[in-house]
Amino acid sequence: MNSPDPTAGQAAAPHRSGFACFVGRPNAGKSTLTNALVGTKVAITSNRPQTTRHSVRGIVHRDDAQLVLVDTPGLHKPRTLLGQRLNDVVRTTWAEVDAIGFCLPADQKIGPGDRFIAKELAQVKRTPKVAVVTKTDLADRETLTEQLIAVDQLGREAGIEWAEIVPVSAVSGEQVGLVADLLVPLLPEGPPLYPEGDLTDEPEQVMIAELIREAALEGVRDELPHSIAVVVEEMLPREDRPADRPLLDVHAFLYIERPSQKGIVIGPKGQRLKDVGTKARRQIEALLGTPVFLDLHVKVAKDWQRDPKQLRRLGF
Ligand SMILES: Nc1nc2c(ncn2[C@@H]2O[C@H](COP(=O)(O)OP(=O)(O)OP(=O)(O)O)[C@@H](O)[C@H]2O)c(=O)[nH]1
Repeated sequence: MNSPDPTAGQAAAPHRSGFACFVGRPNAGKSTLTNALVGTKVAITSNRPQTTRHSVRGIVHRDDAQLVLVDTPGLHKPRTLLGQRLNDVVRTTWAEVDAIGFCLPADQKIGPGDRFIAKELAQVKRTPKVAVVTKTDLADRETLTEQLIAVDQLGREAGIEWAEIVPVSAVSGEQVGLVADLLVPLLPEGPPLYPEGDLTDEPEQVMIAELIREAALEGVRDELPHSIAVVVEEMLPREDRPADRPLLDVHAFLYIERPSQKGIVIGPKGQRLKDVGTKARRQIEALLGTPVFLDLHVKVAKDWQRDPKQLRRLGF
């Protein structure tokens, strides 16, 4: 492969395909980086931690490779059964993927949360790990340099040999392509796993439920940190509509833990729930490209975070 003509070398490069996931503490920028790589909004982002509950996949299609990104929930110290189950999902994902990107924000010092994840990561020996220093647009040169050194040091302390350390800004787009370039060689040789044009295989219902949950949490996160779950029960095209004016009926339940939380979610005279519905509906319409009637009901699922039966019903 020592051809003097670089294009000849490229043409001979084998096609690669496989899976990678981004890990990191809540708010580290995993979802935003996934979106930037895939080039469309597939995962739900917010400026508050732990919004990503489901493994949302984004697919990067290139001529030489197909990179399937699995976006896992943030690993955290389990306090409830839900927390425990989420951590199990994360560990299983780590062992199954071909590469892991550990996201560490450039503008925040490495803390106990990062060390906790690093320690856990070190135990997944087989999977190559790339340290991704995110949000570089928020750090000056000096801070960034210090962070790169600290990340190198973190690897040594935890017993991880970084395959690469790469700084990136998903917001400015700087080095986003390089992140893909560094992940691709870690994938096995093989044909594309998904048809070209597929961006995600997340079922639409799960994405819609996440959009509703995000809208419902807006502004009340401090009062209802992890107490809201959304299940889309049914999605049906409205009958008797002219072909050029379709309408999709979406019926969803918003579960809370305690009756006392009902008032917070619904708001005075139901105004809050109405606003949540309007906001979520607009986003669902944008996602599906069709007008939507959103029928949203609030239900109490007592202590659902601790009850295995409820958890299964809600898809965990
Ligand atoms: N300035 C800047 N902000 C970023 C960048 N990447 C992410 N953010 C912001 O950081 C916040 C968290 O980003 P997410 O992508 O939701 O983080 P996450 O790691 O997926 O978070 P969880 O879902 O809670 O685990 C959001 O407000 C993003 O807009 C970046 O490159 N630059």
